[in-house]
Amino acid sequence: MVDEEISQSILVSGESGAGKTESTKNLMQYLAFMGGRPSDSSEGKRSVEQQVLESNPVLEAFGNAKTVRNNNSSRFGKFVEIQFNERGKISGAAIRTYLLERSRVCQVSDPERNYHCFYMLCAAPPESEKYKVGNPRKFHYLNQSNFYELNGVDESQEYLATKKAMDVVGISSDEQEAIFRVVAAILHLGNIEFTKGSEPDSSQPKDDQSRFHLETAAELFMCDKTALEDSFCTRVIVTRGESIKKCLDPAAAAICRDAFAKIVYLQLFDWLVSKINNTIGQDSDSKFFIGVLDIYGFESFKTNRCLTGTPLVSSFRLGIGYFITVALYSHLTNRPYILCSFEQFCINLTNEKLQQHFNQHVFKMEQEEYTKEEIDWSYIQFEDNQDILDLIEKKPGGILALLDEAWYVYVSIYFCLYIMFVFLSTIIYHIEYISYHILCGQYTL
Ligand SMILES: Nc1ncnc2c1ncn2[C@@H]1O[C@H](COP(=O)(O)OP(=O)(O)OP(=O)(O)O)[C@@H](O)[C@H]1O
Repeated sequence: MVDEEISQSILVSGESGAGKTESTKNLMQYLAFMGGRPSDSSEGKRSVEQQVLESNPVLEAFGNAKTVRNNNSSRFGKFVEIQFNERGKISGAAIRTYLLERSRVCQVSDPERNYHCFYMLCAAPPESEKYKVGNPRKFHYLNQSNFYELNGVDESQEYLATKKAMDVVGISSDEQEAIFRVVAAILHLGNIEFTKGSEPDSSQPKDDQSRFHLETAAELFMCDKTALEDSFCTRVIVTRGESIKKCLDPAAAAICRDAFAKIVYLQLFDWLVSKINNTIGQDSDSKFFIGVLDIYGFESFKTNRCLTGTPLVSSFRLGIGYFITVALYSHLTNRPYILCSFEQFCINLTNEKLQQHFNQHVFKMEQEEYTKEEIDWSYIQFEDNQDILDLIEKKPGGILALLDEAWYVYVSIYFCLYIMFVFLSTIIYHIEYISYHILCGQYTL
């Protein structure tokens, strides 16, 4: 990089649990050793590279979870850009994260777990008592799976380690308190159940337990309880000049609650990343950088099983479409898959695309160049995955295009039914209207 004055990037790719995150940490330690400067211990300030390394436990607490393959699986993509000055010394860094798997906040399949931070907080008195959490088995967002403890991991110690790492990356104790308040509030949100309200198609908290969790969540979010309840049980439609409040039935209110929990968690995670970036500091004058991309790993299993559990695929349309997708993908690649979510399917697709990029640059283009220059070269055999990408992505005919088409068909059928309904109700209304007037003697046949 210094000799050629060109920035470089390293892509760390592989199956889930293969060791990408651990390798990334080793890589960064190496870069810190090569390009680091001694920290300014007189001021107690930590160097950029130390801060980047020490931000890992924070990101892992909020972005990692136990999966079938890995007890500490990263559920987000991470690109760390380490910036260097012209002398090859580290001058700044930036961490960018991609697509945190937010469905996990509300939906966990056995034997996986939700994000580590939830279990840490439950095991951390006195905070657990203060925030009215404690036994993870009591919370809907955690008890959908029977897996609570990780072998050899003391969650209360992990909680302390995460707080210590937060200190290092410049998150104040007030901010730490606010972060864990939000984490606890999300757990309470999950326990709010809804039942039919007094008006038709309306909803309200089911019982005293649900009202308790609603009140606690509002207290922790520091917001008005009624406003929070309204945000789940009603929908505001804004038209020109006025806004209309529409009630939601219990099922729709539960979907609203989950959507709220997911978006709050995502905002919290993004806030953490931006806070870490602010503390580390970027160097706008840096000459070049080395980027390290730690992508989420693909999953490949012996037995194929398809759980259409996420809200996206729980609809009939995508449920069927998704099942066909998995079956075809598995058949074509001759790799049996367990895909527990639509998100994991997208992760696998991303990995296939990266593999194709690698094939393209390392095998295809390089070997074409050798052939063109007539260099004596023994051809390297490699497995081209273009057919897999075509199967999924090709337009028209690819699986994603078929899913889109299915969606249009679904919307069109829905629209036609709606028009027919409006048409029929208008006719019925007119028949009733005319009959009424005939009966009243205002019309003669
Ligand atoms: N170099 C290593 N030294 C020690 N342990 C390792 C090493 N590489 C991997 N491991 C072990 O394997 C586990 C999984 O590794 P890691 O989290 O890096 O996988 P990953 O490829 O990033 O997985 P995912 O894609 O699911 O995030 C680690 O928790 C650790 O126990």
